[in-house]
Amino acid sequence: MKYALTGGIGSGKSYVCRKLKEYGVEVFDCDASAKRLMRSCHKLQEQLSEAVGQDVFPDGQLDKAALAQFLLASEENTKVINGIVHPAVAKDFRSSGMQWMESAILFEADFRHNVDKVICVSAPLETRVERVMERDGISREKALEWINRQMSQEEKERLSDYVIVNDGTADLDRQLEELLEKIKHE
Ligand SMILES: CC(C)(COP(=O)(O)OP(=O)(O)OC[C@H]1O[C@@H](n2cnc3c(N)ncnc32)[C@H](O)[C@@H]1O)[C@@H](O)C(=O)NCCC(=O)NCCS
Ligand SMILES: Nc1ncnc2c1ncn2[C@@H]1O[C@H](COP(=O)(O)OP(=O)(O)OP(=O)(O)O)[C@@H](O)[C@H]1O
Repeated sequence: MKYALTGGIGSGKSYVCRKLKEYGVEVFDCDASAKRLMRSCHKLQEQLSEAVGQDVFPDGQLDKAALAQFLLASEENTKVINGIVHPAVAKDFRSSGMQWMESAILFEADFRHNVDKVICVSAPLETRVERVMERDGISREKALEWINRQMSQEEKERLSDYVIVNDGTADLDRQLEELLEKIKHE
């Protein structure tokens, strides 16, 4: 069986992944894979430069701010970048042979069919905004821009098989132990 952890930006997926590691569960990180591939794959670099403009790889290095600016400028732009990057990430996951993946945009990226079960990590909107502002040193407006570029948390929860509440007060260890116990019997 293969599993995906999803949830919007700031819900705490990476935090939950670190906890899962304590339980012996290793999770493939789609964000990290996308960055690795954009650094190393010449074909991806060419496609991105063509779509965004040469300034996305000044002197061969990915300019994250330039890519983020292009991505957030319109939904059409997000689709263009996703269409270039996501098939490569999906391939990378399949060839990793790993059982778990973490992706903020599992449904948007059409990654759902790569796994059997989906676990959504959720937190209240305000908590997510504050976490992202603090973690990334960005404004409330910028944090909300990212949130608005993703499917709503309610929709993600509806499409998932399990929900983990990571609001800072609910007991995460208990939820993860229960989840791991449940999926053992699936
Ligand atoms: C724009 C980039 C360079 C910003 O990098 P940075 O290190 O500042 O942020 P990071 O990668 O940690 O992303 C933070 C969060 O933004 C959100 N996000 C990233 N890409 C996307 C996207 N295409 N659509 C919606 N949300 C996204 C996710 O919640 C993600 O976890 C980077 O996010 C990126 O390359 N995105 C495009 C590739 C992609 O779609 N990655 C997502 C996993 S496949
Ligand atoms: N239960 C928690 N208690 C304390 N801090 C938390 C908790 N959950 C998340 N955080 C913190 O909130 C921030 C955002 O969490 P994290 O990076 O795990 O989110 P994410 O869902 O992986 O976001 P992204 O979509 O950007 O990858 C991090 O700095 C993290 O350490």
